[in-house]
Amino acid sequence: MLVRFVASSRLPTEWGDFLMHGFEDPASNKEHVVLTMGDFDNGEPVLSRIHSECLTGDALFSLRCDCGNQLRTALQAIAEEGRGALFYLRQEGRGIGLLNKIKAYRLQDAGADTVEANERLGFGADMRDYSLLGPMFAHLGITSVDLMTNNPRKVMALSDLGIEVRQRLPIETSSNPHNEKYLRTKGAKLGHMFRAD
Ligand SMILES: Nc1nc2c(ncn2[C@@H]2O[C@H](COP(=O)(O)OP(=O)(O)OP(=O)(O)O)[C@@H](O)[C@H]2O)c(=O)[nH]1
Ligand SMILES: [Zn+2]
Repeated sequence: MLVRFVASSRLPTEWGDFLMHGFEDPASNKEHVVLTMGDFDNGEPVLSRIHSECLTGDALFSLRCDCGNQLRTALQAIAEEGRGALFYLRQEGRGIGLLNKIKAYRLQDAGADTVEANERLGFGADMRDYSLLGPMFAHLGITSVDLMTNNPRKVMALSDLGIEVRQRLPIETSSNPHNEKYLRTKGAKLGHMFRAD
């Protein structure tokens, strides 16, 4: 069964007023949200961010990753533009879930990198599936985007869904002593691009 739209409401934030659209995903039993600002009727590319849930970084102020910063940066950029969409996908831990991410962090505390830790737990390096986005884009009437990401897999996934990515906009990453290795591994093993190209 496909992802299905359920309801929308206003969501005021410190950067401005968004609309929040809720979707249910019967295949995974997850609930996803999209925050939008502005009108998409004219078909112009929509400034967009596909954000994967990170409870520790988005809500608990963790310095182990850069997710919280990227979330804030993306919402601020959309508000400044007055038009855009932030897809908040419940793909915690690159799709392995929160408790498995804690197990992966424990292995990283003992020296593994983020990819090795996933593999030792019997998972692929990145278990995310972006096909759920198709019905969400269709519901919102978005066919073309300027995508804020450093992850080439997201660009490919949208192209596969028939969404035009007019340009990839690199998204700020904030390095600190706790996430340096994590950022290095993303560049070396997961293909993340940390400069515009
Ligand atoms: N399994 C696992 N997941 C992690 C780890 N650190 C962060 N995550 C998850 O990774 C996801 C974010 O993915 P990232 O690789 O940081 O970035 P991205 O979304 O692929 O790419 P950008 O669009 O450039 O941010 C979130 O779901 C986090 O919960 C880790 O050490 N292990
Ligand atoms: Zn994170």
